[in-house]
Amino acid sequence: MSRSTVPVSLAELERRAADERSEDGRGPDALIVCDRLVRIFTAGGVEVQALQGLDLVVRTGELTALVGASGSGKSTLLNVLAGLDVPSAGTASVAGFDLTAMDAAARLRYRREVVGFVWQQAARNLLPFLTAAQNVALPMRLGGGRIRRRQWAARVRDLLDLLGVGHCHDRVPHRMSGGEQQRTAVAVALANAPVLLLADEPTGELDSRAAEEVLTALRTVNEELGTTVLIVTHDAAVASAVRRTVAIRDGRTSSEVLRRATRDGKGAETVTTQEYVTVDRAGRLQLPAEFAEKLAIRDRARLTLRPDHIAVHRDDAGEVLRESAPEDLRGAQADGGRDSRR
Ligand SMILES: Nc1ncnc2c1ncn2[C@@H]1O[C@H](COP(=O)(O)OP(=O)(O)OP(=O)(O)O)[C@@H](O)[C@H]1O
Repeated sequence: MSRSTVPVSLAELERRAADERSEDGRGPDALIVCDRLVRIFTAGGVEVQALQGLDLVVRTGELTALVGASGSGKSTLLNVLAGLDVPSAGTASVAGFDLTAMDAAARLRYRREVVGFVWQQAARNLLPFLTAAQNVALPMRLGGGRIRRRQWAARVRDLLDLLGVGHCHDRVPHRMSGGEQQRTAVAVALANAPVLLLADEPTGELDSRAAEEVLTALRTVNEELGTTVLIVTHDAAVASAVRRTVAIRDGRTSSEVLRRATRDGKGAETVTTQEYVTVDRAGRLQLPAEFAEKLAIRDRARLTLRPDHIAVHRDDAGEVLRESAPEDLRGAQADGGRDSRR
């Protein structure tokens, strides 16, 4: 069997990859761009690195779930993206707003106009003494004229209808179910037509039926209004119902799952699921632990470039040098190892 080798060095490939991942390489549709984001908390003289160089790009119009173990940094990231917290290092921007360099006025404008937020606790999202309609109208009143006054009432009604809670228009929160409260909270978050909706465990306190309704509401917002939606969740049903699920581990993005729907000639839909590791701007990727363990890959790996993929091999240089005759070694190099063995 003949295998093709491409006559370029690994250093040259690294240089070309770095060029391609330059600033422009993000593309104009990149809404959220986080580069090597770091957030360090100091509590009682002890430092906690909640984010440890996190990279993330989310494109306009995506519906993405963010998953990860407790303490992995999901809420910290969401707070930074919401403009509620400031990173210690690295860069983060949303819709061109630099989240590391906004003054107080710009931060307020960003929180009112660019981003909407839904918390897990319904009580945190709604004022208890206002009706659903009054809760949704409140951000418009505070929004500095972004939505014209004469449009407020119609917009309130349209949002509540879109989210399936039009019947709650005149009800105060304690006369609504938990699911109705959360869907009203989504309407509140959308009042000033933000480009990005962030939701931190929006189904965390709901039974499975109410959770499904909230998820449907978030999908409707994404599909019908075109709002980019990022949901932090522990709920496997939520994570598997969106097209992109990004996993965070130890304050960094580690892997992601993409789901693609295709239709055959008769209109039947098939969803294919593919798991990816994240490649950061410097070209670093993390091998999944189970893959590395299976092949006993520890300190280093050998790469070979194929026409349509890169193969990662266990470091067998020591064994080859011990066991191979010079002719065998030359054979091994001709077999694809030349570029990466130094
Ligand atoms: N204000 C804070 N002060 C000190 N440490 C904090 C603070 N906020 C978060 N941390 C720490 O940062 C780390 C990440 O916390 P974060 O809340 O972002 O994780 P998470 O993935 O959202 O967890 P969970 O799923 O349990 O909500 C944790 O170790 C947490 O204890």
